[in-house]
Amino acid sequence: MLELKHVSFEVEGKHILNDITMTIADNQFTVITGPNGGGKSTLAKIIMGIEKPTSGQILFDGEDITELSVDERAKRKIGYAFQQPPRFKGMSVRHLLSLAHGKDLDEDVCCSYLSDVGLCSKDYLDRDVDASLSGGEVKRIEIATILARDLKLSIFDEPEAGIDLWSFAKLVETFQHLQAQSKQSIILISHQERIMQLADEIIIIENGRMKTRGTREAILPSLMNEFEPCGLKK
Ligand SMILES: Nc1ncnc2c1ncn2[C@@H]1O[C@H](COP(=O)(O)OP(=O)(O)OP(=O)(O)O)[C@@H](O)[C@H]1O
Repeated sequence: MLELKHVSFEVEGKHILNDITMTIADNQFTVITGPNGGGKSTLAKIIMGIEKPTSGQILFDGEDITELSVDERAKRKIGYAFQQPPRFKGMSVRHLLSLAHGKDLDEDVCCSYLSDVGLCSKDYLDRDVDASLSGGEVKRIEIATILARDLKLSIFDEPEAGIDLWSFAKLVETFQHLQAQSKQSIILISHQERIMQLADEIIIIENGRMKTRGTREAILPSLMNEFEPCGLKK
């Protein structure tokens, strides 16, 4: 179980996160949503250890991990797929997937991870994860590396960003499968209703605060009602 206790984050006097207290139960599928700039990615980075909270405490399976590095958190099986993933010049997709998994992967296993994100493996396995790949391709390869790891907590930051309609449909299927398997906790930051439809729980972050949280059934209808299609509040 992941627990955040009164977590705040401040940069140069700007309050980016304010007193966030929440728990993510084992094997729970949580979608975090809310307006742009609300603090969702910052929260994800704080859970992964990329940013350190100014105050508050983070516990994972009862252990205080607040001061642990990204590496230490990765060893505890927490993984994060960035909103804008890095590229790895000189490293093939096959090698990156094997590194993520922790040992060499057979070609057919690599292929199945790539197919989970809507990529045709024969076109990609031996390509480098460099600038020659499009943004949407790098994004999907990064999601595949998270799928290839044996994690207790996976965090996906706007997996839909920059992804075409067809690949998005495939991704939704993959997340649906992860949700049904219920083998790990998933935190998915998303603005997409189709992703929110998969959530056991939805958390809304706005202006650096947790505005509300609840089951999909409790939150989604009011959330859909609150916004006009152009994104303006009714
Ligand atoms: N290191 C930083 N220095 C200054 N401001 C920052 C820093 N990190 C984040 N912010 C600001 O904090 C706010 C929250 O950013 P964050 O990326 O967490 O929002 P978000 O909810 O993920 O937004 P989006 O939906 O657009 O991805 C933004 O106003 C951002 O500009």
